[in-house]
Amino acid sequence: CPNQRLCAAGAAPDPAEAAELRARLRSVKHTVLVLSGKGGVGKSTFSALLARGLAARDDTQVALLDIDICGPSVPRMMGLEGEQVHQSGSGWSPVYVEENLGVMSVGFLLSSPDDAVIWRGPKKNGLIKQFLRDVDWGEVDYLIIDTPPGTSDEHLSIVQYLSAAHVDGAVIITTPQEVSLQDVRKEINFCRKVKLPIIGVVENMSGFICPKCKNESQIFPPTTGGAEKMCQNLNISLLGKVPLDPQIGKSCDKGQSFLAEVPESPATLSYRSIIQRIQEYCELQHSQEEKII
Ligand SMILES: Nc1ncnc2c1ncn2[C@@H]1O[C@H](COP(=O)(O)OP(=O)(O)OP(=O)(O)O)[C@@H](O)[C@H]1O
Ligand code: SF4
Repeated sequence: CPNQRLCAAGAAPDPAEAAELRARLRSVKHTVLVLSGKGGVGKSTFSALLARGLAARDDTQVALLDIDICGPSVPRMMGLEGEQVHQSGSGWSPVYVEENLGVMSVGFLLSSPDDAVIWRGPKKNGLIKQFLRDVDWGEVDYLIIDTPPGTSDEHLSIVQYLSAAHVDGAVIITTPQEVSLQDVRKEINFCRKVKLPIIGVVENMSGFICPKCKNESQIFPPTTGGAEKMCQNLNISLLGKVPLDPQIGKSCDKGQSFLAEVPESPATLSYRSIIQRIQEYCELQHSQEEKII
């Protein structure tokens, strides 16, 4: 049933709304949600670098949507702090980092980056719907959606609204500690309940490789086997492990691309391999769908 995901999310389909969203998102080839069980594990950093990594190819058009409504950090990470959203005849225009990389965030609607967004569920859900329905991305190859941590109202809303469109799946970010993995298991259950495919898990802050002697130290030693063991047990792909690298925070705080600034670091190499796996997953899905059609 085309409404399977919507029903699983416990929402009654509104055909007019679904048609509007479907029409808007028809120009998007692949949609990837970035989720995490806990806050602070590097989900927004991953979303920003995934978008930048995909957009490194000039022939790939990328959109990054930040629906972390209460803590939008994407504008700073993309070097777009202070930018405002512009309205055009065809909807809201994204803010462009490069010609082939557009961004939309609640941060662009605030008068100062220090403003607090204290909204209840319905208002947040309304804004998410508006972002999905009203932003004119144009033709894009990848829409990356950075979500808030956990499994809140916003997650249900986005799954509900996106049921009108095609979603390739979710990438779940964790750190190696059991406290983070515990919440990831909840996130995986959520995805399974709402029938959202899981592309795979990324273990971030996974050890530290000394820049001098290349020795690897476990800063957060995994007590239960880390993400690798969890993925084996739950039959989910581990897309890769990204080591701790202080330069990631420095580049993101300056709004620059860590991948371009430090191209040979172990963290960059790991990012590149993860991005390639996500691309391969999405392309495979697309080719399988084409065969069915
Ligand atoms: N591999 C890494 N090595 C070092 N620092 C990292 C790494 N990944 C992320 N960070 C840093 O960790 C901090 C938290 O990252 P980020 O804001 O992306 O987390 P988050 O999961 O999106 O948090 P929240 O959802 O609570 O906003 C940032 O300062 C970021 O620069
Ligand atoms: S890992 Fe080796 S080179 Fe790096 S700080 Fe420690 S002792 Fe020095």
